[in-house]
Amino acid sequence: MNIRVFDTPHDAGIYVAALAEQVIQSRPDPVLGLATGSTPIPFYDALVGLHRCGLDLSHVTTINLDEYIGLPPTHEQSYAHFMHTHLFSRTNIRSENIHIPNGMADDLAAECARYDDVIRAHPIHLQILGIGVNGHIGFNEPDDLLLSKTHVVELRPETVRSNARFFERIEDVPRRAITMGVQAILQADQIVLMAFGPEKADIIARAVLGEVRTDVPASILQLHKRVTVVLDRASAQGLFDEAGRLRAK
Ligand SMILES: N[C@@H]1[C@@H](O)[C@H](O)[C@@H](COP(=O)(O)O)O[C@@H]1O
Repeated sequence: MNIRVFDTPHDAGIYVAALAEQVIQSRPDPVLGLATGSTPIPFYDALVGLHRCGLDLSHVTTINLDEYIGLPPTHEQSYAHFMHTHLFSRTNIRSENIHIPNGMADDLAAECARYDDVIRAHPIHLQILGIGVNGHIGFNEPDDLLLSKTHVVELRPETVRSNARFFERIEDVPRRAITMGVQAILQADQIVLMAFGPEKADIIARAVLGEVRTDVPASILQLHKRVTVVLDRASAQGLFDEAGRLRAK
């Protein structure tokens, strides 16, 4: 794993946007795997900045990791709404090239199968990931098993608590979500895992330096050949030894 530690999330976002720009400019059919949460916002802002300076995104396909079940795209906390607010409405990404799981589908099993077809048709060149405080990637929660395909997941109590900051009341946080499985994530050509702030320091150390374990889902990224972990100093704390050297393998 490559580790990059920045002074600020803003600086980190510019770095990740430059990685995305390389992919976008070097391919006729670039596919970006995208994440939600507060962490990737500086990346989206920087990508929008590049677009305003002339970077064309009309040929980019986007595939989002996950969506809450039961929130319509018009709901402010739906991931569809998040993506439109932070990226899609601010660039020339075409609506027909945008893919997000439909958390309102009547037949959720069919929706998961449909989403796997979308992923199969559009292999991901660059996958952006955040990390939950419990190590989840997308909504692949810590468990005895990690599921390879897109699936419906019951959110863990710590995830509901952590995501409650975006809702008025904790009771309003959906308890279920659709998430891409770990196979699609690991099949991406390149992965960028982003994390900022001291509350992510412990889980980053376990994901990067610890054993590969299904109860730390992000640790499975150690098995991928081309992962860059993009941190700020606070989230990187656990990766340094007493002499201030990166302990990372
Ligand atoms: N499903 C998303 C994850 O993809 C994201 O990584 C996580 C962390 O969020 P934040 O970046 O706000 O800490 O939040 C949600 O649970």
